[in-house]
Amino acid sequence: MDFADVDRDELERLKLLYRPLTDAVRELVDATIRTEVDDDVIREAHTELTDVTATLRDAGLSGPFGTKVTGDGISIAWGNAAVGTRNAIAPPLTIEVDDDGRHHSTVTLGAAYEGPPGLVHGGVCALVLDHVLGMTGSADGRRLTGTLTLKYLRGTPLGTVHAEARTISVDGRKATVRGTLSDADGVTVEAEGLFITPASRN
Ligand SMILES: CCCCCCCCCCCC(=O)SCCNC(=O)CCNC(=O)[C@H](O)C(C)(C)COP(=O)(O)OP(=O)(O)OC[C@H]1O[C@@H](n2cnc3c(N)ncnc32)[C@H](O)[C@@H]1OP(=O)(O)O
Repeated sequence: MDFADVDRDELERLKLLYRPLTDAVRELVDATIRTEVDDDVIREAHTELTDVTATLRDAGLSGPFGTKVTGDGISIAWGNAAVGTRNAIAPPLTIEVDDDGRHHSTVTLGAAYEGPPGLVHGGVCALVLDHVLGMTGSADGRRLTGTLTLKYLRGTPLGTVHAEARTISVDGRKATVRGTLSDADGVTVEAEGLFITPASRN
């Protein structure tokens, strides 16, 4: 698809088209982890899913989705591991921005994000914080993660979590950002990152 031909209305139509598919795949992942149906039902589901996947592959990109720009200049990253509209692996995060620059996101992390029993995988905590801190540090232009330091204070229970971040300082291409991941009982992970605008585009 040539996204240069896509305007806002068409973009909304496409989101409404793809979101239910992605949500269904996300549900499928959860069901695959938690199902206790009989062996023959598993085999039947496998056959049906293989057929569905083949159908979707009838036409497709030769590589990852990347970032596309619509005719209206809107950047979309539908394959992004944290926020991608078409990525069932993405939780997905929705990030809100306050007037004072605080970025925050509340998201439910279910069985697919488990590390230690009942707890969110440490790498998933890092994914969430990297993205929320990265967006915060990119508020005045695109920056990539140079260094991300995490302090895991206690396990993060699976369920609803809240991430938030603020930019502490900006020094030219470099922005220092701090943030936290929390559950209902308080902070579980503290994060600090240095986000850098690449000298050359990468
Ligand atoms: C609106 C848009 C929304 C966009 C929204 C985007 C949200 C993104 C959220 C997700 C973010 C990601 O996951 S990003 C993906 C993970 N990160 C990456 O893949 C980045 C891989 N690394 C690189 O591309 C590069 O190494 C960079 C960009 C980090 C730095 O390369 P560079 O630009 O050539 O840096 P260079 O000139 O050598 O150094 C510049 C200054 O930074 C320092 N420096 C260089 N690298 C590092 C480093 N890793 N950690 C600390 N400091 C570093 C140097 O000492 C120097 O300090 P001084 O001498 O000036 O004092």
